[in-house]
Amino acid sequence: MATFNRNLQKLFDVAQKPERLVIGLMSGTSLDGLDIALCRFTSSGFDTKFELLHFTTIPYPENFKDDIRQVFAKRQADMEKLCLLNAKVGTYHAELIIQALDSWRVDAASVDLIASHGQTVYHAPSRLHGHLGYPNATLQIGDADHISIKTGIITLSDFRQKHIAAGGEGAPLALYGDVLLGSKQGENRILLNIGGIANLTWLPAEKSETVLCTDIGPGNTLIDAACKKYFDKPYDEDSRIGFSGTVNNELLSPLLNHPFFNESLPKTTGPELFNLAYVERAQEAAGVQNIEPNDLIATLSAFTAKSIADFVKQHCIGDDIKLFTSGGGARNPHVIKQLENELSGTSIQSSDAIGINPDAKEAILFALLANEAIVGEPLQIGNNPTVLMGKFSFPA
Ligand SMILES: Nc1ncnc2c1ncn2[C@@H]1O[C@H](COP(=O)(O)OP(=O)(O)OP(=O)(O)O)[C@@H](O)[C@H]1O
Ligand SMILES: CC(=O)N[C@H]1[C@@H]2OC[C@@H](O2)[C@@H](O)[C@@H]1O[C@H](C)C(=O)O
Repeated sequence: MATFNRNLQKLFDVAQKPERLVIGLMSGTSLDGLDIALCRFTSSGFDTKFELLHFTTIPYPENFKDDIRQVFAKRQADMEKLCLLNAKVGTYHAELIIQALDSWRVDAASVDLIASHGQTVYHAPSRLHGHLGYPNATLQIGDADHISIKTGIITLSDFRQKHIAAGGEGAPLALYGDVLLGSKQGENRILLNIGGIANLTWLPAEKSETVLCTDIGPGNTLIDAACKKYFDKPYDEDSRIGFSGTVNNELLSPLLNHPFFNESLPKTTGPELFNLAYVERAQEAAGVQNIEPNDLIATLSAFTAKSIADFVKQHCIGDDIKLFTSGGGARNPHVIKQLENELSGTSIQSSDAIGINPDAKEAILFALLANEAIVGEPLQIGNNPTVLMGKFSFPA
């Protein structure tokens, strides 16, 4: 009888189990920390059932954030630093997983798979990079071999490359999780994630209508960057600064005036476009270089809310729309209040209301993608890439 390599045998066994324990990891554009979600899955595709067993966000120490910032979203960076960070992020994430498992008193041997997003350091859809002859591209670092060796758990990673290879921009992958876990026949739903970048999935009530999933523009990234620059704070906690300022409409106008907002859907973006240089150009165009920092934060929060609201009004057409928020930006009351003002006919609540922990949503997504990669079939959703994603790293 033919024998398998023991890792392939393990994978084969995991695929045949009635339920799987999968750790999903996400470390997004906000560089706030590593989200770790331990999920239990049964079945796959539209039959998927999932339960979030444990979740934590382990904040990154400042020196680790500063290290990543040396290459993050930079067109020019130190190649040695990038190379070292690829290994460093992988080993550090492994340590954080082991720490989380210890704190939950969960034995690593009981975990079937890890799904690691890695740290995005550069996102370059061809619309943004503009180099003829070069495809869409994106780069996530934190090599998963370090994770599988250190934890002893089979690890899937680098999910975005297959999406690009099959014609996508490598994001938003939320599409697949939102359709499987968030859609409800007969209900018009929007799943809005406000992370560093804001994205949403429009799930129309009727299955025959087109599902849409796209990045919208900045979520927290500009608010965070301005908080760091002017207040030496990582973010505008509970909107204390935003509420103390006044929205400057002269500045809001050029902020909203970028071709990205009119480009065809789906589209993706990142801090490569939406950064403080973008804000400074808008300040110059509006002649408000000397705006008070708290007014700037208020205006950047309005920018986030208005760009989301404008998108919803234009693209999500239906009755009794229910919008469910997730991501750290859902904790920014200034942004949410302005969104409620702009979208007065839409019910807005946390994704908790549909059984999805709003802080864990993206980590759950990657766990779900790993479950799909093992036992699912490629999902056809409109013209989106019909692929299973993730590369395999085996322990020794
Ligand atoms: N209490 C709060 N008040 C205001 N803003 C908050 C609060 N808590 C979190 N945030 C915002 O949420 C951000 C973190 O969001 P999140 O963890 O969803 O981002 P991310 O996963 O890095 O982003 P992305 O989805 O773009 O990859 C913080 O940087 C901050 O801007
Ligand atoms: C390249 C990249 O890391 N993109 C992230 C980022 O954070 C939010 C938005 O921009 C989204 O497109 C994506 O992440 C989520 C998890 C996604 O792919 O759905």
